[in-house]
Amino acid sequence: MKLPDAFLANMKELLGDEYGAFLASYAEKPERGLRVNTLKIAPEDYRELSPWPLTPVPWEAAGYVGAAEGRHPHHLAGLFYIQEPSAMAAAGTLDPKPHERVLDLSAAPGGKATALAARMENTGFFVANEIVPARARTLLSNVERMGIRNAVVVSEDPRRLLDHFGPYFDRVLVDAPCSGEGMFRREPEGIALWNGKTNEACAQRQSRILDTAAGLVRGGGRLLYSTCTFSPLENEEAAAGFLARHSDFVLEPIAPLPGFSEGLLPGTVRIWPHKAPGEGHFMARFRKKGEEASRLPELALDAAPKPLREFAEGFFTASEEGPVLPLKESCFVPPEGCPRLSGLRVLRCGLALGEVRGKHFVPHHAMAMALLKGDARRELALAADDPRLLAYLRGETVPGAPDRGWGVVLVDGYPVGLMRESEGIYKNGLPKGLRLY
Ligand SMILES: C[S@@+](CC[C@H](N)C(=O)[O-])C[C@H]1O[C@@H](n2cnc3c(N)ncnc32)[C@H](O)[C@@H]1O
Repeated sequence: MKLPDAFLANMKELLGDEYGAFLASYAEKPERGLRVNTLKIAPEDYRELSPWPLTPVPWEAAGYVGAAEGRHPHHLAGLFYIQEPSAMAAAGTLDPKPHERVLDLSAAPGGKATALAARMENTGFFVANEIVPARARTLLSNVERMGIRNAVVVSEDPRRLLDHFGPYFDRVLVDAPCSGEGMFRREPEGIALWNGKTNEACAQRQSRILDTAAGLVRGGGRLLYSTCTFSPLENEEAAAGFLARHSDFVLEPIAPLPGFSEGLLPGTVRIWPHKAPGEGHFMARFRKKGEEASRLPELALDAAPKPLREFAEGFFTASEEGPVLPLKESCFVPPEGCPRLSGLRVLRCGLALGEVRGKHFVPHHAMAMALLKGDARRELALAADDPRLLAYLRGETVPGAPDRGWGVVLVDGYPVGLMRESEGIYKNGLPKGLRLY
C-alpha cells in the first residue's frame, strides 16, 4: 500500500515517537467487526449462535471483533450490523435514551444510526438523515433490516432540517463526511482521492455542517461530532473552532474507556489503529447551554382501515388497534410524538405496515422485520443451514401447509421475511432486491 508522502509527513509530525508503531499497523489486516442488534437479541445470546469467533470490543457492550458475512441469514434477519469496531464508539458516547428526540444528520449507510436507534429501544422520535438520495435508500434498507420502528428516514440538506425543526433534538450526531484517512487500510481505493488540500476542503464543509447542527440541538441537549480521519484540522481544530463560534455550547469531556486515547484537545477522544482494535476515529461531545426548545405540531393520525384491522386479526397473536398514518394506500405507525413533516423529503415515517389493495391488506417486509418470534400466528421456523431457508432466500416457493394466509419465516428463531401459505405451498414474500442469487 503506497501512502501519500504528504500524509505520512503529517502523521509523523502528529505522532512523534508513536509514528513507527502507527506505520507498522498498515502491515496488519484491517479490523472487522459486528454489532449485535439488541432490538432483536442479547449480545451474549448472539455470541452463542454466531458461526464466527467473536471477541468483545472494549467500548461497546454489543460490539465484537470478528469477520461476519453479509450474505449469512443472520445478517439478513438483522441480528447484527457489520461495523468497523472504532465506529461503534459513537452511539455509547452520544448515549441516547428511550423516549428522547434524536437526530443523525449524516446517517448512511446506517452503522451509527442503527446503533442509536437500538439504544432508544423503539421509543421516542429518531430522525436518520442522508443528503445523497441513493445512499438514503441504503440507509432505509438497513433501518428496516434491523427492525427499527421509531425512525423517520429523510434525505435533506441539513439546512432544510434546521428550517423545519429548529432547536428540537435532545441529541444530535454529526458523523461528518471527512477525508477518511482512518479507512486507508480497509479501503485503499480512497488513498487516490486524497491530496494535500483534502483536509482543508473537508474542514470547511465540516464547519458548515456543525454550524447548522448547532441550531438543531435544544437547550441542555448534546451534539456529538465524529470523524474517521486523523487530521487535527478536521478533528480538534474543527471542535475548537466550533466552540469559538458558538458560545452557547461547552465541551463535555468524554469518559476515558479502555482503548480510547485523549485527543489533542483535552476531553476529546481518538481511537488509534496501533493502540486499539479499530481503524481510527475522533469524537468531540458538546452540550448546549440554556433551555430553548422548539415545539412543533404533531402529525394527525387516522383509525386503521378495515382491511388492515381484518389482516391484523388473522396475522398477529396479540394485535393492538392503534391509529395509523395513511399515505396513499400505505399505512405507517409513526414514531412517538412525531411532528408534522410536510415539505421534507421523507423516505419512511416510522414502521411501514403495508398497503390496502381493495378489500385486502398486503403486509410490508419492514413490518415482518420488526417482529419477534411468537408475534405472528403463522411461522415457518427454519435453521440457518436448512436448504428450504436457502430456497426461500433465493425467492423460491417452499412446500407448506394447506392453510391460507400471510406468515413469517424465521431463521434460528428470528424473522427474516414474509411468506403466504396457499394450497400447500409457501409463496415467497421476500422483496426482489433482497433475494440472494
Ligand atoms: C462518514 S459518512 C456517515 C457514515 C454513517 N454515519 C454510518 O455510521 O454508517 C458521512 C455521510 O455524510 C454525507 N454528507 C455529505 N455531504 C454532506 C452534507 N453537506 N451534509 C450532511 N451530510 C453530508 C455523506 O453522503 C455520507 O453518507
